[in-house]
Amino acid sequence: MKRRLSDANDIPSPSTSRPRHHDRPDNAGDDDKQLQLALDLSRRDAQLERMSEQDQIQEAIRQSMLHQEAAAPPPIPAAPNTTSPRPPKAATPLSPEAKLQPIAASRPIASSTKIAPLFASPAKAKPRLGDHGDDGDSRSSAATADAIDWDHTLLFSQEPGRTINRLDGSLDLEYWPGWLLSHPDPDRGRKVLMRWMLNSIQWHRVTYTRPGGFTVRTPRYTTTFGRDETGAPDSAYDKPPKPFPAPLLKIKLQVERLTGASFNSVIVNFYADGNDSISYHSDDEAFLGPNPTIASLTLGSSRDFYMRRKAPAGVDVAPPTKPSGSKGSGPAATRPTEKMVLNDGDLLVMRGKTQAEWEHSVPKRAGNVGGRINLTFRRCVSKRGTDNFLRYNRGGVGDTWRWNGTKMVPGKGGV
Ligand SMILES: O=C(O)CCC(=O)C(=O)O
Ligand SMILES: [Fe+2]
Repeated sequence: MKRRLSDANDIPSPSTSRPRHHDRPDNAGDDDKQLQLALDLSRRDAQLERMSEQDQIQEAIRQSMLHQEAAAPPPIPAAPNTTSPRPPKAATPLSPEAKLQPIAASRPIASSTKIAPLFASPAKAKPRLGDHGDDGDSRSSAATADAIDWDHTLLFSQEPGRTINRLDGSLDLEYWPGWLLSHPDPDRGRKVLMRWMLNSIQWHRVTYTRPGGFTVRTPRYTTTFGRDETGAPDSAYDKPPKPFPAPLLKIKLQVERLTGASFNSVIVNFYADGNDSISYHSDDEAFLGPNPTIASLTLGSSRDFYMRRKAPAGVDVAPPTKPSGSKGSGPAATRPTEKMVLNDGDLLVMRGKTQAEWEHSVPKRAGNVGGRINLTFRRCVSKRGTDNFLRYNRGGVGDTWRWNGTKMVPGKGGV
C-alpha cells in the first residue's frame, strides 16, 4: 500500500485558515418538515431492507461456517515507499469551471450487483454506549452495535446530489452534502454513529522503521472491514478480514442503493486533529480493479479535500507503469485542481477515470481542528492486494490505539 506509507514527510500547513462550512442549514431548526419526510422514508427503507439484511445475516453465518480457520500462513514482507513533502495551500471554493448538475435522486442497483455477505458476529454482552474505562480489551463493541437500533438511528437525506464533471469526465464526482442526517435527539442521527465508532473501534497507526533507521509515521488512525470477492478463507490472510459492524453495513447498503455501485470493503480513517492528514494519492491500486467507484462519507469536523490532475489540462495522463499509479507529470502548478470542504454527513463519490487521472488529499491544518472520521467504501477484487491492505490498516506494521472518551490512547479493544 504505497500511498498509505507516503505521508511520513507531510509537514503542517502554514495556513491558519479553518475549514469552512457550506451554507447548508443544520436541519435541527427550521427543516422539521424535511426531517419528518426523511424519517418516514428512512422507516420505509428500513422495512424494505430488513428482509435483505436478514438474508445477509444468514449468508454470513453460512460463510463463516465454510471459512473455519486453519493456521495462518507466515506474513509476506511489505514493500514500503515514501514521497517528498508537499506543503498544502489555502482553501478555495469549488472551482468556477466545475460543472455542477443535479443528479437523479437514486440510481437503480445493477442487476449484476452482488451484496457481499458480511455482518458482525452476534453479541455476547451488552455494555452501554461509551461506557468503558481503561480495561484493555474487555469491551464487546459488536454487542454495543447490536444494542442500538440502527434502522431508527441512522437517517439519510432524500435530497438529490450534484455532479462535478471536468475535462470530459477526467474528473467524475457525485456529491450529496449532508447526506447522513443529524437529529435534535442526542440518541439519533450521525453523532451517535461518530460516538459509536470512536468508542468501539480498535484503531491502528501505521508506524514502522525502514532499514537505515528512518521511521515512517502515517498521520491518522485507521482500520478496515470487509473482504475481497475471491472467497479466500480467513487463513489465507496475515490479518484476517473483519466483518462489517451493523451500522457500517447499514450505511454500505444505503450507499449502494443511492449510487448503484457495490462495495465489499470500507476503510475507516480517524483524523484526531488538524495535524492528521492524508497526502496526495489515488485509490488506483490494482486490487481495486480499473476505474473503481469510491464512496467517501465524512463525520465530525469539516476538512478541506483537495484534488489535482496528474497532468495539465489537454495532456493525457500517462498510463501508470506500476500497479499503484503515477504521481503525475508536469509541474504541480500547471495541473487543474478541485478544492472542496467536506462537512459532517457529506457523501462524495468518485467514479470513472477519477482515480486514474487525479489525486486527492486531506491536508494538515493549523488551529483548533476537531476530530473527523472518514468512511471510504470500495470494492476489492484480489486477495493479494487485500492481504497487504489489511496488514497496513489492521496493525501489521504499527501500534493499536483506542479512544478513552477524550483522546486516543495506546491500547487494545474493540471491533
Ligand atoms: O479522509 C478522506 O476524505 C480521504 C481518505 C482517503 O482518501 C482514503 O482513505 O483513501
Ligand atoms: Fe483515497
